[in-house]
Amino acid sequence: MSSIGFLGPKGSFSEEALQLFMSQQEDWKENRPDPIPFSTIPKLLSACDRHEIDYGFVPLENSTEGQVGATMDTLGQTENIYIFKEFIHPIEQCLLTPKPLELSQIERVYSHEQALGQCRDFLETHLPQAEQIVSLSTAQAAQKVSSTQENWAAIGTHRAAELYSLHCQEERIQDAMLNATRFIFVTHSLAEMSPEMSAEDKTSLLIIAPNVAGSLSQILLEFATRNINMSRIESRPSKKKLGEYVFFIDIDGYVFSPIIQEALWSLREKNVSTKLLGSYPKALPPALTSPCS
Ligand SMILES: O=C(O)C(=O)Cc1ccccc1
Repeated sequence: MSSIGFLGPKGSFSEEALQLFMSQQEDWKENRPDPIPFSTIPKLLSACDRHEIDYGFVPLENSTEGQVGATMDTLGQTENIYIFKEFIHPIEQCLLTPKPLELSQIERVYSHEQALGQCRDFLETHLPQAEQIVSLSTAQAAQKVSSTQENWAAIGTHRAAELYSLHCQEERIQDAMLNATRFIFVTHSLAEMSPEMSAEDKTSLLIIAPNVAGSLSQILLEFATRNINMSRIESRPSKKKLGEYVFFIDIDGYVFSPIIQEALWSLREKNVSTKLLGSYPKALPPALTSPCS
């Protein structure tokens, strides 16, 4: 049986999204991969890079809180990880407590940094007295809070409340009602990449722009002059030197299309280092049903 890593333990948003993603994969109707929980995203992606698991499923960005740095940095550092699908999942945050409490009684709130960020206004307004403590995942936060009778809370999924016998004190506490996370499905083999274009593909690239005047605009011109739409550009520190960055770029189109190949050749000729992160069908917009309703 094949295996797929997710940020655990059970009851995380990653697990919630993964279950939905797997149920929609026609190829897996008979034989689903075995979901394996990991405590951190770098551990998960490195295990996939070393072929210890077949696939990985990790959050990449959120509509409110932005990039998931751990995913982007590890994609940049691993050698054999390719994105071959993306999945957009709506996120509804719940405030979970070991027992019913007044909000003013809550002394600490545990959660993943993404979840704390997505609920920043709620926390400032309704829990100004509570200390915020970052956990490895929302489900790990729920586990922590369930092991105590203290006046502590976790922010996480509805399912975590059921799994860890917590009380769902407040629902939909995220600041933006339309709060969605883009997850990516990765593997360690380029061979998994579809040999054909789908109706609408995108290509993700990591680009190291030389630190000289105009270098980024020269790179972007290679796409613009060929009418290739760029749907996303993010930078991350190179981790080698202060002020040095790598760029994560998404462009519309399939990597083996002549026009994209031409742009990539042109970048190579200009000594711009590019790494292919994947070329895959664009995700459909998220389903309108919510896990909390
Ligand atoms: O901590 C989790 O539950 C995760 O899966 C990471 C995360 C946190 C918040 C929104 C989406 C993913």
